[in-house]
Amino acid sequence: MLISGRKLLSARCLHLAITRPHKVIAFTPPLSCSPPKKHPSLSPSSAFSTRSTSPRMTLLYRETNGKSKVLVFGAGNFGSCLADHLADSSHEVFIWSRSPEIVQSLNKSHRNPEFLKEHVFPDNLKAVGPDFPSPELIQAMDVLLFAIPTEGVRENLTLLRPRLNKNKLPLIIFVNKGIEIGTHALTLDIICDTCGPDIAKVATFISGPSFAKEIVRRQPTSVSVASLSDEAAEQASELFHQPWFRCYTGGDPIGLELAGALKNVYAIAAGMADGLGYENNTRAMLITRGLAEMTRIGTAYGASPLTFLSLAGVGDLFLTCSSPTSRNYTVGFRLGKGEKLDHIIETLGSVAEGVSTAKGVKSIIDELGVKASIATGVYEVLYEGKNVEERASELLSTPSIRELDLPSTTGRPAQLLMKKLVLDNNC
Ligand SMILES: NC(=O)C1=CN([C@@H]2O[C@H](COP(=O)(O)OP(=O)(O)OC[C@H]3O[C@@H](n4cnc5c(N)ncnc54)[C@H](O)[C@@H]3O)[C@@H](O)[C@H]2O)C=CC1
Ligand SMILES: O=C(CO)COP(=O)(O)O
Repeated sequence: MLISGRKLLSARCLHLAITRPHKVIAFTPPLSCSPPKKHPSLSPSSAFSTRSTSPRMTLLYRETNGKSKVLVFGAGNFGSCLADHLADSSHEVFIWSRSPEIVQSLNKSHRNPEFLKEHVFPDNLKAVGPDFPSPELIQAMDVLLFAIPTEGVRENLTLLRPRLNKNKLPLIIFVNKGIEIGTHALTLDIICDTCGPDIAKVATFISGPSFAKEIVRRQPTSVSVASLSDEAAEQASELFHQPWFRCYTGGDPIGLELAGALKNVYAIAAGMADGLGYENNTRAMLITRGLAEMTRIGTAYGASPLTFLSLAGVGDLFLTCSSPTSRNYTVGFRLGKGEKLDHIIETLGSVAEGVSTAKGVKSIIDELGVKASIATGVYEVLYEGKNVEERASELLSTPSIRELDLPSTTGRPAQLLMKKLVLDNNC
């Protein structure tokens, strides 16, 4: 049993102890008037071990005495915050940025000059770049974590593929929440196209209510972790799980991805409503009807309806629809206040994936023949120049319908994707 070196149950701090089969980790939340607390003495998540995932596929990890070597791609808000979290959990963490200024600043002053500017990153976080990481560095890693917007995933995986050692695959994790614009592809599909089905089958996805700026302040946060490989999901969960960053595993990466992408579109809708001056009842209506729509679209696609009740589903929907910390909510709010989309995007300073995702969602809705009036309304405001206020009035004037209905369609897109991965539907 390992117990944190920090004092348990001191009068000053509230402590939450989480018991796992072989260890107890003590959690000291940040004190309200102090700078963010680091937890250097906490034991890291348990070691990766070499395990087989299926008769056809073996994930190989190095035994590293509880420490994993992790390379994070993308030093924006979320990549930086997750690199911070993993480095603070005693893993050996590298972060790649295309920006020489960010690389230099992280290495010299442990600060990111563009994102999470107030935060001091741990000394054991090493930044690399601006060139794409070398095959040597990539092949020395146990884990590759992609924290770049969906539009950049294909390009980066294309660069990654020839640099991987097929005989020693790392755990590959994705945290982006979006749908690719031109193809309407989920990331699972992009991985299959660029790296092949064997890598896609063990790719792992993390999603859930998790604002970067709260994670670096150790605000207790929980996420969903899903993969077609239970083992990969468990290993990713082991890597990240801490009392202030709790992980829940699942086996529906398609549902998890759709939930993460769709909630951004509804967050834009919720922001628009607030920007127009509507109040709490309206936001609750949008969140609930948005959840019904998300579940309908996801089920028609072939995801499990239950996934939309998860942290990645209603959890993240609730978070992003109700906070100005959300960039997607902010885009909607500013549209509701009458600002132009181009100007909002230019001045936002960070990605709002819901804007591009609204396009892909519209195509998916049309293809599946699913009724999704809120998502359609957001698309029309963003891309057809419809007036926000008029579109909201139109939505409010639609006739009453049955409250809950799941589509009877068969989930063809997911079936096609599974076929591409050469899996049957029981996988
Ligand atoms: N910020 C947050 O709280 C959360 C963000 N996410 C998701 O994580 C993903 C990344 O978001 P953030 O880090 O917040 O965005 P961000 O806008 O703060 O940073 C994005 C980073 O990716 C880099 N990037 C963009 N395109 C790239 C490309 N083609 N190749 C290499 N690097 C590229 C940018 O230079 C920047 O450093 C998004 O899909 C977002 O939805 C998920 C959970 C929470
Ligand atoms: O996904 C997020 C939190 O879970 C971040 O939301 P935004 O991208 O809208 O800021």
